Amino acid sequence: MDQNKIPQATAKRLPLYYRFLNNLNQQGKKRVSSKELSEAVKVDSATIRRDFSYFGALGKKGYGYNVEYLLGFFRSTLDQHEVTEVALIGVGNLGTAFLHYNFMKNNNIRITTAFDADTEKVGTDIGGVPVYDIHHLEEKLDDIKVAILTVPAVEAQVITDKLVEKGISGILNFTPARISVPKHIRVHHIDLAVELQALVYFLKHYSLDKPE
Ligand SMILES: NC(=O)c1ccc[n+]([C@@H]2O[C@H](COP(=O)([O-])OP(=O)(O)OC[C@H]3O[C@@H](n4cnc5c(N)ncnc54)[C@H](O)[C@@H]3O)[C@@H](O)[C@H]2O)c1
Repeated sequence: MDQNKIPQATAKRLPLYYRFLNNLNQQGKKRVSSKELSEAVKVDSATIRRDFSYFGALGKKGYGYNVEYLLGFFRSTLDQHEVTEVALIGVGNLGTAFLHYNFMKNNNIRITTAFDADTEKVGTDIGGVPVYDIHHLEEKLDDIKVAILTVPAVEAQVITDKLVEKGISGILNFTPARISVPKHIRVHHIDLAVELQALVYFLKHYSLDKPE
């Protein structure tokens, strides 16, 4: 199907569905109801039914969805057949934790190259990933199209400009800096302070019902 027709909000939930269905498949489960899915991924079942209708998976009442069919669809939609290589810029507290985290366990995304400005870190290998000098970004980035930014905020824009020049397509920005990029480049911004603030606000103002 034409992936451009899937709404962005639906597309964002696909990795969530994928991870859960992959676990079910590994347990040998053949079918899953939208209620089960809803409880596991914390998305309401009406939204799940609407999401799934975009890719032609129409669950029958009382029968559920075919796990294998959905997984096959997600694999091709999320490019799970091929490994996506990612570069990480800034091997500090946060960057080091990401290098040690094995993204491949759940999906085919792998950090293959890291960069830092600190000569103590350059030339080392962290979690199996080589750390290169940021001054060698141009040569070492190769064809990598996705970068994670974990440098100090003041460095974020300069590095972003270099990544853009080198042809990056997407940046996952963990710095608090609001970086500017040309329109064709996608930036996803993860601000833990904002997320935490939102959680505390929701806890205060939108309390969830306790089970009986
Ligand atoms: N640590 C956290 O829990 C956390 C949480 C949320 C957001 N952040 C943000 O993530 C970013 C990184 O945080 P951290 O705690 O890992 O910081 P850190 O100081 O431990 O690490 C920053 C790393 O970037 C490197 N660096 C500095 N200038 C560089 C350059 N020009 N090119 C390449 N590398 C360069 C440093 O040598 C260092 O290794 C910050 O912007 C921070 O605000 C951190």
